Amino acid sequence: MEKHIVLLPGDGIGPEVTKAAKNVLQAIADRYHHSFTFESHDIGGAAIDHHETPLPEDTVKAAKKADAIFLGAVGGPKWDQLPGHMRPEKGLLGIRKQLGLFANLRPVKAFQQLLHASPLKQEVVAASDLLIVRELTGGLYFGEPRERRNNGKTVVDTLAYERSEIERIVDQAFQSAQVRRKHVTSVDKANVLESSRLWREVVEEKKHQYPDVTVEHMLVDAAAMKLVTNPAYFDVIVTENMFGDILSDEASVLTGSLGMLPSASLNERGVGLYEPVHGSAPDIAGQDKANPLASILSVAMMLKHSFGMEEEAEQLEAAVQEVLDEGYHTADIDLVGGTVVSGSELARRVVDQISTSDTTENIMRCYV
Ligand SMILES: NC(=O)c1ccc[n+]([C@@H]2O[C@H](COP(=O)([O-])OP(=O)(O)OC[C@H]3O[C@@H](n4cnc5c(N)ncnc54)[C@H](O)[C@@H]3O)[C@@H](O)[C@H]2O)c1
Ligand SMILES: CC(C)[C@H](C(=O)O)[C@@H](O)C(=O)O
Ligand SMILES: [Mg+2]
Repeated sequence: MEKHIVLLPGDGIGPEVTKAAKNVLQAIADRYHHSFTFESHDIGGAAIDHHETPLPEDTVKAAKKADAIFLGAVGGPKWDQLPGHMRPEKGLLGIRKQLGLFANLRPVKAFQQLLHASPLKQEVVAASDLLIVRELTGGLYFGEPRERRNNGKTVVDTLAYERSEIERIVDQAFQSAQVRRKHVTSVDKANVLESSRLWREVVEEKKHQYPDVTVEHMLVDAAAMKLVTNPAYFDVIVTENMFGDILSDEASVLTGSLGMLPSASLNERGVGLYEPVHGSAPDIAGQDKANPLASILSVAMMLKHSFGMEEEAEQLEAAVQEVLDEGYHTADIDLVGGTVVSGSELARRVVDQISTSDTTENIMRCYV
């Protein structure tokens, strides 16, 4: 199969983890006789430095033509003082909006080898296997007006949703649940927010189309607590943009590190942008310490969701499993024992594993 992939490395550790993702994609192409071509474009701070905008038109054009997009991370202290519309993060928000990437899938499942790496009790972590379906192109992130008034003494952000925007993300959640354990928890703040009350109404209506799936509503504050006390309770969580952002970083604690959490952002045509959930990690950028596994597992999601390459995705996940089983990990993983290696070495080991392993046995993970 021939596939064209646009790479958006971005800032901080973004280029480091993008390199890992590309090397892994190339290893998959070599092993399975696919032809993957790559094209890199600027986004975020790198784009501000080179083109004076966080999202150059060329980047959007290339992304629109790609079979899939991989994004590293954007942002960093260098650009923190810029006005809102010129910040690196605006590039990421802009590409999500322009490509209509409304469905952000963030699977959370700990690898056996890393159960001790979480500060949570091993038995709490072991049974967890959940998917956060985060709405990505609406809510507080995009609502208008957003401005300072009254000589800067008043500020307004707006949480706005069209009913149709809620309907499509709720449909996505039900459909994701149908191929998992068939339970949806819709997370909102309906005791306070009008937008959450409409969200609940939509979920109540939609549930009749999915009689095989059970559904419940949970307030976001209680959900945040339950996520770390009883994560096994959850199958699919569906929630609005900002709640999903916060809950997913919290959920990463189950996996041992934010550096383990992959994501896929899909639009109505099924085009996908794949990115680790973490940011540009300025504190470790340029030191080859970044954990590449969130990015590598995002590649597995790309293979599955954008290219329909189930076997290749499983092979890749098995390679990650194998490298972890051999005890290798980066320094963000807090484990007694094992061997701490650099980000590039960990990625190289995954690549070697893909190239040399001759079995897909023991594949136990499935990101949907
Ligand atoms: N998708 C994105 O591009 C994205 C996501 C989140 C934050 N950001 C941006 O990143 C910048 C830094 O934000 P932050 O520090 O709050 O969040 P962050 O996710 O960059 O880092 C939080 C902590 O996790 C660690 N970490 C993150 N990814 C890691 C990895 N792969 N390996 C090892 N350790 C890792 C960092 O070292 C840091 O201690 C900000 O400018 C923010 O806007 C971008
Ligand atoms: C960088 C920021 C705009 C982004 C978000 O909030 O969506 C990030 O935190 C994420 O989770 O992808
Ligand atoms: Mg985030």
